[in-house]
Amino acid sequence: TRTSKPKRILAYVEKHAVPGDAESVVNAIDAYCSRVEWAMNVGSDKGKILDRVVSETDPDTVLELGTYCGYSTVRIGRLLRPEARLVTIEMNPDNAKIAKQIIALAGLNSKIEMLVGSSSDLIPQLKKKLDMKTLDLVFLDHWKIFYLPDTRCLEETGLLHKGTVLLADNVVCPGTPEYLKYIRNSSRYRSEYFPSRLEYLQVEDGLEKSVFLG
Ligand SMILES: O=C(NC/C=C/[C@H]1OC[C@H](O)[C@@H]1O)c1cc([N+](=O)[O-])cc(O)c1O
Ligand SMILES: [Mg+2]
Repeated sequence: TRTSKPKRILAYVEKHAVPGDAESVVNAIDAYCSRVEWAMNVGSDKGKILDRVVSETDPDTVLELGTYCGYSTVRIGRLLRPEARLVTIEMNPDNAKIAKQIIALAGLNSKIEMLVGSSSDLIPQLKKKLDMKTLDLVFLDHWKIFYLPDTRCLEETGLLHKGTVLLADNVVCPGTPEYLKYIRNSSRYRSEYFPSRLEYLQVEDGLEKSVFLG
């Protein structure tokens, strides 16, 4: 069958990355997407900000919304302690299949669990399904219109604790106006904007870090 962009990314990673070396998987995807074809990975500029927030938070439990090919899943997973857990939710089964292989190649299966389905369906199940007490870090990178409803759902299902960090990609491009308006005006969060560039391009974009205050 015809290839897809995620399949071409996987093929490049299989050829150029070192199995078990998560860093080489990240670098291979960046090399492919900067030289051959653009893809909506968070990329290396915003990725360095993501790295810093993950390291400073040093989370035991992480939720990622929007796996795509698993670039940020691997980028986050490579920084987690062995006993930490990352759950990533992807609604597109074809992308999930590719991401699973990329995560396995990075040697991160023991820390990462992928759920295939819609975030609004799966978030309410997280508490019992994965015995998730609460989340230390949430990385929002799925459909931009879902950032706000999913954040409200995380609040209502008791998955956030005092100090939980929400990190949102693309708050400038493609933009998440409703989410930004809510989170920046809510007394329940302390937010900070990290300016950067859209992946592999010279367009302005950035990450919004919001700490839940309980
Ligand atoms: O739509 C974006 N992300 C959401 C993708 C959502 C779904 O599309 C494919 C995958 O199944 C995922 O669940 C996006 C778009 C751009 N962009 O420049 O268009 C840049 C980014 O970093 C993005 O995360
Ligand atoms: Mg993104």
